[in-house]
Amino acid sequence: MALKFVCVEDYEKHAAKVLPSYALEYYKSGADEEQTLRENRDSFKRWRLMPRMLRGVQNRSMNTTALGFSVSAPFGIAPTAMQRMAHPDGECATAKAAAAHGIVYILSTIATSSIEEIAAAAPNGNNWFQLYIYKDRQATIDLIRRAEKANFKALVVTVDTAVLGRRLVNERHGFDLPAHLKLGNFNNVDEKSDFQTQKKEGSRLAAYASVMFDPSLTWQDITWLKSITKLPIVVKGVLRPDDAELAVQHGVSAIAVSNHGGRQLDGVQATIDALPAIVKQVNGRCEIFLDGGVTRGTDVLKALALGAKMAFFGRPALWGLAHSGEEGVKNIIQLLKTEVDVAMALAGCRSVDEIDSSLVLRQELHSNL
Ligand SMILES: Cc1cc2nc3c(=O)[nH]c(=O)nc-3n(C[C@H](O)[C@H](O)[C@H](O)COP(=O)(O)O)c2cc1C
Ligand SMILES: CCCCCCC(=O)C(=O)O
Repeated sequence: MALKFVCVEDYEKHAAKVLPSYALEYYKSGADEEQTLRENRDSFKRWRLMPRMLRGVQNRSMNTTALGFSVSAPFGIAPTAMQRMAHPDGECATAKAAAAHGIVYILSTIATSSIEEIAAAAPNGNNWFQLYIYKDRQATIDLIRRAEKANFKALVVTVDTAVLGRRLVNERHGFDLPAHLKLGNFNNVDEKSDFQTQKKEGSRLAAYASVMFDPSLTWQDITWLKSITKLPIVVKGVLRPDDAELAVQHGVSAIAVSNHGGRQLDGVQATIDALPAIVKQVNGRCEIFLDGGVTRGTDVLKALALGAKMAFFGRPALWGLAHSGEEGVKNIIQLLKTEVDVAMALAGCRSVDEIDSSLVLRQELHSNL
């Protein structure tokens, strides 16, 4: 009898069997000892739910908005690089699945499909573009102009990647993009800066990042970005309330509380634990998103209860892609929608507005009762 896939972990286990080892290692890995990678998931379990009963939950809706755009669920797909290693249709399949479901899709700068291919594959999608700011500012501006022209609705600027975190397995085995794939957004880069021409030993990713990404970035660069585009700006990778304050002062539309899926600075807090202090500091002045370790409907419920407007997931979409491309990603989205719906019903919430902080309690408090 064919195995039924009933939760994200089932897709994850399947991906571990079917993906080539270079792709699985790249997708799965975290930095250094992978402490933060584990914590992202484990910490969700340390927040306990406090459901309300007898709330007449026969009619429920998880519709909400993100940056003012209507979405069919309070979750979306975080940017992950090089999706064609998981399936030949790569990012186009993921974007189509997100559009079919009416949720946000964020395209990585380091995608194996171009901005224009995404616009063609999912013209009605709520597509956002994740931006790495390059040392070459003209190359950065060109990416932004292409995203604007292709009707992308927001820029998600990643600020936690001054240098690439050390993913030890990629360094040991020498991660490389397979020869038949290219970085979709850089057809015209000069030879020196092309991904394929970086040194072959160790991880080519780290070599590419150190040649191309700009470690001299400061908050001034957010001011610069705001001066050259009208797209809403989301700053991705904030973990401290004082940085959240700076983000607000620099006029961002949203803050994504993220530790890059545990792939950058190992040992940082799980995102669900970093969230409450940032929500308190921001006090409604911009939207707050969270990613890292989201694999369950109850994770989404907890993130919203602690003040996130939206939760995002990265790896689960890759596991769906590895299973069956667009269909697999659609399955993952549907699974999470079902889980969020069940979690809302059982917690006594008819709409996302009814998800509040009284629904969650830290494990320590719970066990002291
Ligand atoms: C394989 C992989 C590639 C990623 N590539 C990018 C990227 O290109 N840009 C970026 O801002 N974040 C990138 N991220 C981080 C994700 O956007 C997100 O923060 C993280 O995956 C969330 O954790 P989760 O995978 O546990 O859901 C990547 C993550 C993974 C796992
Ligand atoms: C190609 C160099 C940088 C890789 C960026 C992708 C990414 O963010 C990741 O986590 O991997």
